[in-house]
Amino acid sequence: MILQKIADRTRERVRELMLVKPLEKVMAEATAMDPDTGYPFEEVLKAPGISFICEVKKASPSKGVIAHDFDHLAIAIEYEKAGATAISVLTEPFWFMGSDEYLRDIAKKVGIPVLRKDFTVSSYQIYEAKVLGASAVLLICSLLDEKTLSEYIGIAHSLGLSALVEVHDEKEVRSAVNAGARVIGVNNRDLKTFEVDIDTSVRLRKLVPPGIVFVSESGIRTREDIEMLENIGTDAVLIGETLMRSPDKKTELQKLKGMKI
Ligand SMILES: O=P(O)(O)OC[C@@H](O)[C@@H](O)c1c[nH]c2ccccc12
Repeated sequence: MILQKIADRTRERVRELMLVKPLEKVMAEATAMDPDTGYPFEEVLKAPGISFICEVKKASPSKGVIAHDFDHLAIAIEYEKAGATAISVLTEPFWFMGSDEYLRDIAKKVGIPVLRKDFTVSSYQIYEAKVLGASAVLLICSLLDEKTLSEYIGIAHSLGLSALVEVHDEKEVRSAVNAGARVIGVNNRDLKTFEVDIDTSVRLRKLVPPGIVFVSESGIRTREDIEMLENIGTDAVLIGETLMRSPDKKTELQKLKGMKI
């Protein structure tokens, strides 16, 4: 199964990183930074109207290379100028062709909050995200038992990072809520089969209590998709491919926002 393969390879990646920079060192660097951030990632998503988390993603396991012409910084700057609320940056190197450097560069350059999009399987990656300048980390429910999930959410919060807790079914919503998630993202793509179904967000929306920020992720392509999601009470959408494939990201984002152009 692809998700397990990616998770296993990520564990290996973390082991290799630890040889270069041990956990104690990355922890010390992260905890020396300001924890009193005001959680900008979740705060911006709470603003009235639907928010847009725009993703910087070169490739994916389901689609292969999406953007042959990939200038991570230019893309992030274009997103910000076009009115993105936050930016998601893939750092997984093998299937998504991401890089920690992309995250570091983008977080340094843009004024909006940046999410580290990776397969978090070790607390090491949360401290690392802080050091790289992220405002939030992704925690995928199906990779973490409830106890670990709750521990990782706690670590993120203690560093002033938000945690976007990703779910795909009823059981995972329950465990995200129990674990203390403040931001829940429904992935419309089944990471086991790659099938996309936006109705997953509709089905799971009712199970997420008010007060928790509700994000819909993946497979969002049209203004109609956004209007439907807004109508069911979605706080934010996370969009990758539709924007990454567009030669004019600014116009594409404005179209998705329903602006007259
Ligand atoms: O490119 P899309 O279909 O707009 O999807 C973006 C984002 O939701 C997707 O990249 C994603 C959602 N959850 C993930 C977990 C890991 C890697 C990637 C993802």
